[in-house]
Amino acid sequence: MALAGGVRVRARALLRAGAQFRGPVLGRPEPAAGGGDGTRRFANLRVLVEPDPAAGVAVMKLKSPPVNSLSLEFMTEFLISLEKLENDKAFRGVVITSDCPGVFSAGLDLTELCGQNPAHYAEYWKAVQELWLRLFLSNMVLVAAINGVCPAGGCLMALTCDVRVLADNPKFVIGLKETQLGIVVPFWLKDNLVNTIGHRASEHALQLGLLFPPAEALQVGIVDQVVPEDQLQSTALSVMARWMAIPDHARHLTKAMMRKATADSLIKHRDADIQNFVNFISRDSIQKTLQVYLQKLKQKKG
Ligand SMILES: CCCCC/C=C/C(=O)SCCNC(=O)CCNC(=O)[C@H](O)C(C)(C)COP(=O)(O)OP(=O)(O)OC[C@H]1O[C@@H](n2cnc3c(N)ncnc32)[C@H](O)[C@@H]1OP(=O)(O)O
Repeated sequence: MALAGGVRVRARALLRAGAQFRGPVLGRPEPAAGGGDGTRRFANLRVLVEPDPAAGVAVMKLKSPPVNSLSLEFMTEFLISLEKLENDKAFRGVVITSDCPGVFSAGLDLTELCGQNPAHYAEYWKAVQELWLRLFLSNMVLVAAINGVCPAGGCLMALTCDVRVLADNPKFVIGLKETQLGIVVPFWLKDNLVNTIGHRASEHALQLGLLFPPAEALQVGIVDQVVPEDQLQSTALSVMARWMAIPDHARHLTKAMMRKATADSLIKHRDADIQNFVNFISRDSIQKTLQVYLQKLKQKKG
């Protein structure tokens, strides 16, 4: 699946503006600068990719400090990196994890949702849809190695993966907390959650905006494994090895079959979903709620 028009244009603009991969591009192996270890690390500004072509696996580290919020720039750079891996036959699996201590992703970037104009909201929501679709329909095996708090849009990214492994730290909660902020999850994210934990558990989780700590997250099934923090990366890689042992063609056709109806329901109603989001987010009451929330976050330290 190629990047959608708006995101592609933005990706080109970003690349023109200098968000180039700093290291060697995939398919042209060279030792990492200064490392001499034969790996092919590459990065744009906000995503670090550590490829292991011999294993067919790359680790994508989200590194958009302080909290990996899903800004337009972050999502665009993430999609560029993902597309590079998708287009390189050497790679069949990706582990997604965070380079920001204690935070997997804080979710949608609230500054993109506050005080902007309708055209901006439309562009932003299109990018969120694109991020979800590209991850959800990826041919590659995606394993989320969740090493930090994972609310709302962070959980959106994790839910698209084939497997979620969560580090066992009581601070590392995961879930769709949107109702707590007075906002409603889009239908396709609701469907993604229902497919993962079932209808009844989703009703509770979504209406109450629940954030699950590790033991509860495992019990409800929003994550597949909880492991000690120092074993997260090794567990994610061994889970990946198990999935990589399955013939790729059969596996990804099966994945596509399982996910098609859910993805199609968004693809068929993309424009209406954007319009719905723009109308919703532009409401004075929603703007006020989000602005107060963002202010509270900023004042936390003071
Ligand atoms: C309508 C359709 C909805 C679609 C579904 C998705 C919705 C969403 O994703 S809405 C966003 C939901 N996310 C959150 O509510 C998380 C908010 N953040 C936090 O709870 C915390 O920041 C944290 C637990 C993720 C991390 O805590 P901590 O390490 O203590 O860091 P700070 O709270 O001090 O934050 C540092 C810095 O980052 C700013 N920030 C935090 N989250 C966001 C965000 N989502 N968007 C933009 N900016 C964010 C925070 O304001 C601080 O900024 P400065 O004070 O300027 O440093």
